[in-house]
Amino acid sequence: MTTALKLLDLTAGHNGVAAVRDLNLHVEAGEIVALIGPNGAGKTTTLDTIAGLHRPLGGSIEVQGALVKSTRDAARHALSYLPERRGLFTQLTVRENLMLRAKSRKRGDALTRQYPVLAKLADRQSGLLSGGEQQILALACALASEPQVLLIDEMTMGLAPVIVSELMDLVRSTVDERGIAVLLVEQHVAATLELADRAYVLQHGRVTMSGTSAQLRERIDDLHESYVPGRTADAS
Ligand SMILES: Nc1ncnc2c1ncn2[C@@H]1O[C@H](COP(=O)(O)OP(=O)(O)OP(=O)(O)O)[C@@H](O)[C@H]1O
Repeated sequence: MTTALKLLDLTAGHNGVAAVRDLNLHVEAGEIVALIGPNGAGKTTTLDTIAGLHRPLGGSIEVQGALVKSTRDAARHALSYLPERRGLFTQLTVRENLMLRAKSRKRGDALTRQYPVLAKLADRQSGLLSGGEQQILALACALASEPQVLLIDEMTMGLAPVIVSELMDLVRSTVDERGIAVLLVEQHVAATLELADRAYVLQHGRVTMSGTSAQLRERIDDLHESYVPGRTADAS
């Protein structure tokens, strides 16, 4: 089976300065993989670069076995990105936001009905939704283009625990139903390791630990140490 997303020695950064160095990472279809690590570790830079917002400084990105070089590459169309700043058109209604991202108008209506929370709010301006409702809409919009690889940045930031678990359930059920690959960045380490199948710990732009969520939960003390500035966990 072809790997859904593969980073090979990816170096990425801003204005020619590397924030992430020689990153090797893969996500298989049907898998949720988390990128965790302290502030400034390079997590968002990695997602932005995969999504084509920055040109890699080195290395390569493969989607479904195809090398992605420019934003116009067909392989990039298999990707969808849910950025930290939700990316909604706040003046438009819930339905209009979904229809804009859906492959067809008909599909947009069907999508609205697919999410019970959103169906009730279909005609409401999305800027008037609560933070949690906006995030569910943003996730639904990211899925509306029927991606094979979904990138999610800080989906649960600032949200109540009940919404966090609703969003995480939605990601898991979508992955199980559609077999898409998800790479997500999260701050809630324990909750993330419950959701993800595997995780990579990024610190100062390099992977310092990686493994299945079960393996990383067993090393939770090392993991917490890696969040303390100036300390580096052993690579594995
Ligand atoms: N637009 C930018 N221009 C210059 N440097 C940037 C820019 N955005 C981020 N950086 C720097 O790149 C490094 C990695 O930042 P990045 O946002 O990727 O980290 P992060 O792991 O996502 O952090 P956080 O958890 O705080 O969001 C940091 O040193 C940051 O200051």
